[in-house]
Amino acid sequence: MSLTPVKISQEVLRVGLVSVSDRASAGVYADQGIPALQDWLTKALLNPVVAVTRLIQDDKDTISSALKELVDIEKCHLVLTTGGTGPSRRDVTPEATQAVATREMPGFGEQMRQISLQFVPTAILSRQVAVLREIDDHAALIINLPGQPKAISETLEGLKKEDGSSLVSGIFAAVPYCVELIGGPYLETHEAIVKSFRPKTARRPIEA
Ligand SMILES: Nc1ncnc2c1ncn2[C@@H]1O[C@H](COP(=O)(O)OP(=O)(O)OP(=O)(O)O)[C@@H](O)[C@H]1O
Ligand SMILES: Nc1nc2c(c(=O)[nH]1)N[C@H]1C(S)=C(S)[C@@H](COP(=O)(O)O)O[C@H]1N2
Repeated sequence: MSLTPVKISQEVLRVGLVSVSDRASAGVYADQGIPALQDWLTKALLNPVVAVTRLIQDDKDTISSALKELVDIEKCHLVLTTGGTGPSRRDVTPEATQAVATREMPGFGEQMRQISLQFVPTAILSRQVAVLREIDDHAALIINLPGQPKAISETLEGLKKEDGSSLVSGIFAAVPYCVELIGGPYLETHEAIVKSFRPKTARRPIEA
């Protein structure tokens, strides 16, 4: 049986981008989290992206409400948070994320800490998690990223050698297949930024 060729990259990704920062949300400094997330996704994805953004304070209920709204009402397939993953009292993003989770995806947190250790020894201070939120007719992957704006590309993209080949694989390599498995769009990436992986049986033929 031959698969029907599909036009690549036309399925729309609805993505929620949440910057969790007391100071950026209060206007003490300009938020760099959402722009960094948007820039990276624009660079990395071949699909059209619709982004729904939230800039909020480090408050557990506020974060959980934003996540629920982005998944249940805005129907995002993927939600990326940045900030509030450390050990300070006000860092509660992982707890707020777990509060809306139906299942945990521990591999993402493990891999992000491994990647980040290549950049900073304090990577082990990040308690970042990834979870699924599954409701009746929809599901989303929610991933916590650290608050340092540079941590966004570091963890999503990983670390490359001078010749451009991968030294440590970024976590986004596994995101397209995960999003597909939970019922979201078929995502494709620019291989020079991050090479996404899916088993051969799950790959779609490229249109000639
Ligand atoms: N949204 C942001 N925009 C710009 N820089 C940020 C942002 N969030 C964090 N940073 C920078 O990264 C550092 C670590 O992020 P973290 O999430 O721990 O913030 P924080 O120190 O708790 O402060 P705040 O919540 O007020 O941003 C911050 O101290 C700040 O220098
Ligand atoms: N890739 C990457 N990961 C990183 C960092 C970074 O600069 N780059 N900063 C670390 C630091 S200093 C802390 S305290 C933790 C938690 O950061 P957060 O509270 O901003 O989420 O993330 C860590 N992970």
